Amino acid sequence: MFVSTEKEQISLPLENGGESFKSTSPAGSYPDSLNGFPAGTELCDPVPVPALYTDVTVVPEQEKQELEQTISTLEGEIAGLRLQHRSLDRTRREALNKILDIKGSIRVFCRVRPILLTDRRRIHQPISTELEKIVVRSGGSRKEFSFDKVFPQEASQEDVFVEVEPILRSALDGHNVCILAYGQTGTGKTFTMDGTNDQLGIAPRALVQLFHNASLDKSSSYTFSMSMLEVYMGSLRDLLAPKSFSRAYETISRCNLNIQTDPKGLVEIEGLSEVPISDFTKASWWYTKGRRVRSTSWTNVNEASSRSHCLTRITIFRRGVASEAKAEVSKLWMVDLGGSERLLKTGATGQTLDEGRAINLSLSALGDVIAALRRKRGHVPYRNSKLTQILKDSLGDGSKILMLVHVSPFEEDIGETTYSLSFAKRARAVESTKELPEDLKKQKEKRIAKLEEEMREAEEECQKVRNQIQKAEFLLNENKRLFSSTYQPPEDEGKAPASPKGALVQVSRASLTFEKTTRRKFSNSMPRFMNSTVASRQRLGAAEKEIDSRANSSRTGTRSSIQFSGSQSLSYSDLRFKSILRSNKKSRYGETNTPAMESPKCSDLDSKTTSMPRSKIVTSSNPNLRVTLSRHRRRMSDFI
Ligand SMILES: Nc1ncnc2c1ncn2[C@@H]1O[C@H](COP(=O)(O)OP(=O)(O)OP(=O)(O)O)[C@@H](O)[C@H]1O
Repeated sequence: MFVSTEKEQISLPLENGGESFKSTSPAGSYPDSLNGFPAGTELCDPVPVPALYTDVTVVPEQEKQELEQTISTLEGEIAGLRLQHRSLDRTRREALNKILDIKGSIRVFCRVRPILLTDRRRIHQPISTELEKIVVRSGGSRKEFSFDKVFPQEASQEDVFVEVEPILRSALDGHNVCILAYGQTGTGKTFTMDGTNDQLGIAPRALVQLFHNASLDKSSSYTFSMSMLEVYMGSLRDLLAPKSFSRAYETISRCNLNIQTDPKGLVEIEGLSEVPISDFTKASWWYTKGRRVRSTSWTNVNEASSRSHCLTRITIFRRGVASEAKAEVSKLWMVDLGGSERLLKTGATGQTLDEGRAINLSLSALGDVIAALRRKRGHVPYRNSKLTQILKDSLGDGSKILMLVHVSPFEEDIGETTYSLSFAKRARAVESTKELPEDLKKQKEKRIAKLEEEMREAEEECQKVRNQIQKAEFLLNENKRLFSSTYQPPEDEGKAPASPKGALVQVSRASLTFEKTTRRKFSNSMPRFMNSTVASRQRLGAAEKEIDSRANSSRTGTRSSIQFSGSQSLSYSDLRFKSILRSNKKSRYGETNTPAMESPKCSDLDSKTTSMPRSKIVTSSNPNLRVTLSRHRRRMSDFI
């Protein structure tokens, strides 16, 4: 059997009666060599060629121009959609910011630790909670404290995170954010911030959320970096310093980092390691590493007490899509503060006593700063501790502060509980909703509800526009692929390029499948240029049939190859052929329509792949032994 190379028609005799298929190709549309077969080549088998017409009448130049036009239209539409997305996103950000401002830029939550199975204490519980209130009863006295939110003993990590999440959005939106876990030793600060492998805390969830939200934002690009440090006895220790380096210069690199403030008031810590984190896995690895280095020691109250403040900083660089756009930088601080208990209670002496004193001094300085910010006082005493100096640019104007106060459920801790609650009350004293008259409170709630509705609507619109952008990008890529494969064939390929029509069939087919899958979802939000015309529908229908017939005949036929019109032969094992079959079943969009999957979801949080810090290490059962045995106890991480 021969493939005719006659100018007027391509005649393909078939086994079944020698029916031939004619093409109306004009002379010389495609040179013979492009058929993939030299004129007169005899094919191995008598091949029942599928019912394919080769329309080579179209002038390639015209097709090329059409394609170029489509590409440029799509590029224009994408740019327009991006602008629209940015404006909607701005509306959402403004609404969120207003909500947080009305609620108060300093928010205080309270969490009561549950009674654990390992606790062998009296079960009488002096604490009762309501949604925003906690009541402490002791020896006939009753004290009531109001907070923005109170989490009872049974509250889950998820319950806590839901309330924290809006403030994280605010960090991505460009605000500096500080989340502080405060409370007596053993009340669950580390549990809330880090959690365990199966109950992840705020920090790992926040990392997941940041990457997830960043992947959804099509109007900006984000990069993240992480630093971790510890404020221990008034010194700063870099928790992510490279080990070889820190061994040689330990005292310099890890313990005496300098805090600098630039003329704009931005704080920088000289020499502090800052590692880029491109995804959740990397972030989680670094976070785990930093936590292991943290100082821990033993006290009477909690075997694994943290005797320092542990600060994690995520720096967020946000850039608009325009190349000239300058990066906006914001910081998210997550701080696990040292235990706030008063020193007599811990039975501490020697170095442990000094550690406790240092912690108390800095906590008290932090309380002063927050109280001054609350009262909007001119002078804010940042300089009174290293902790407040570090956090200076994230505690001031435009920043959001969230303090989570942790309390024990036990009667014997009532003194510490009252102390912690009083500290927290001072932090939120001035703007407390409780102190507002009832009608003002209602007005405030109404305003918040309205803004929340605005934010929700803007978010929904953003989602629609994101989907449109995705669709348009898909079409753009397909058209570009078609363009380059047709008009810019790779030099080393040595084979004839696929005919534009043939390639168009593939693109159209994929686009069609794509359109089908997405039309149902987004029928109301399709941009005009995506609506198919009668002609395009006909063309796509024909293309679809053509591909189906190829695929069908490939499944039922005995041939070892398919003759593609006017272009080339594809064997069944040929990857290009397989890809056509695949495109018949599944749209490529279906594969790319899940950007969120790139980063783990909250539901995946419990997965074993998430490695969390190991338990802190207990070195001695006697608090004073610690001083005599090892003045500067090294943590296990130092030996790993
Ligand atoms: N909400 C909770 N649910 C279950 N277990 C909890 C909860 N809160 C705390 N725990 C457990 O209580 C113990 C002490 O908690 P954690 O170490 O977090 O306290 P801490 O306040 O960080 O103490 P320190 O100041 O000494 O670091 C841990 O075993 C922790 O797993």
